[in-house]
Amino acid sequence: MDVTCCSSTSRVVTMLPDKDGPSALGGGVQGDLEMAEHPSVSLFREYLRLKTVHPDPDYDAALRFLERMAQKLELPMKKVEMCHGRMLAIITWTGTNPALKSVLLNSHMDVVPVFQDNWKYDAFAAVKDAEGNIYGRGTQDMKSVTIQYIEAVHRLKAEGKRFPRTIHLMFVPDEEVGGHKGMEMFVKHPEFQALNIGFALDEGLANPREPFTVFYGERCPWWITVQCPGSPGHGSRFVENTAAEKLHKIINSFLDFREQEKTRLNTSQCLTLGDVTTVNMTMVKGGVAYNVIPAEMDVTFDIRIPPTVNLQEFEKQIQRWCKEAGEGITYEFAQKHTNQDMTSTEDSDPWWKAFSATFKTMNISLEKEIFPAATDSRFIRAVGLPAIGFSPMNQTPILLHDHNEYLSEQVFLRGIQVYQELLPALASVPALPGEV
Ligand SMILES: CSCC[C@H](NC(C)=O)C(=O)O
Ligand SMILES: [Zn+2]
Ligand SMILES: [Zn+2]
Repeated sequence: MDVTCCSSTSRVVTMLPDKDGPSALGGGVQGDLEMAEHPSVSLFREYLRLKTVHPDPDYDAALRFLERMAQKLELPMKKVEMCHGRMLAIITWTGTNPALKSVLLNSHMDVVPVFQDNWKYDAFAAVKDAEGNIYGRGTQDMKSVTIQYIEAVHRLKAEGKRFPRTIHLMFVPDEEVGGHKGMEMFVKHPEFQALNIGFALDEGLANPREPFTVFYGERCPWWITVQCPGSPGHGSRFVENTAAEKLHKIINSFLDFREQEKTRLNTSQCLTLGDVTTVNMTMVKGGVAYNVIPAEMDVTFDIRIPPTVNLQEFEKQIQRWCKEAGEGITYEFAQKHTNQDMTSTEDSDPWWKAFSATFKTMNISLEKEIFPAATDSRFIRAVGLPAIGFSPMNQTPILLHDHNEYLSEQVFLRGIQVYQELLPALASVPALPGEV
């Protein structure tokens, strides 16, 4: 089946479960100690060893692994090629009433690069230490969640459970580089519409304390470069109207605002990072020689804006800063997300009611926050669907993108149990108004 998407051609391949294929959990031969470990942990460690790391992620290896998972689950897997080399996969567990809207369990296959010299162990060896902490890129972000989804579905199926709503497990590429050839493109694809999604789960963050954190919205990423032109001249003179003087004013305006927001966060008991605007100067460009005053200097900022901030007003503020800094200053965006939709966490919302009730029953407390960075949830919310960011990792330091990223095997295994309770609740949400 060929489907045209945007400017590229997307290929859709449906793979039926191979009953004769390997059905064991896999994980390969490991040491004596590891042979005794929980098979779900071995599977997690096996997935961590696949080098789906940027800038050249081995997506083929991940897709082969996921095909094996589909066989193990005895569920069909569909692959959709968004553009050359960028395939996503969907494993579907059809509900008893497929006309109802489905539940999406999303995870990304890619991981960010490592600075290996700063790691205790090989970041792709999935070493488990004596305390049961598993080290590796993707332990928190977000290969743990991928395996937890798979293992929870496996256990529910093994118990003979069926639920009214269909559950889709989706595995996407390129989240770590902005999602352009992954989720951003896929939400506009007819195959996405065909999934008939009603509610989505995607990644969250660890919580160093006992509660779990859930994210119902995200800050908008704005990546802006401000271009400051100026008069060139000899480096020995007091040339008027230089690019550097304008750059200086721009930097001061942006960083003064950064300071105000930092103070607002640090002096409030109730605000979290997701509730304030962060501004970070990430690049500066300009100059050709020690003694030549350049005709232009550029500065780049990574700005993250909470969904409660008026974006038009915020951009007007940027324009004022540019005007105040001098003549001819322009700016351009490399990233300017403007959708500020938040997912309902009202008790009257049937999805949230099912989600939160599960945690009440398990006696687990939740902390609701705005996600400080950007995930694929922003694309899902932008097409009008509710999405909650949730990675079941409590009592765990936040180490995504950091050196020595790790997750304890106990926390990982508890996360599977959480999904074993959560998925039945979500996939059994009673028919909503307008549903069959
Ligand atoms: C804006 S696209 C980049 C996405 C990346 N996400 C994470 C979770 O680090 C970020 O927020 O920088
Ligand atoms: Zn992630
Ligand atoms: Zn990440």
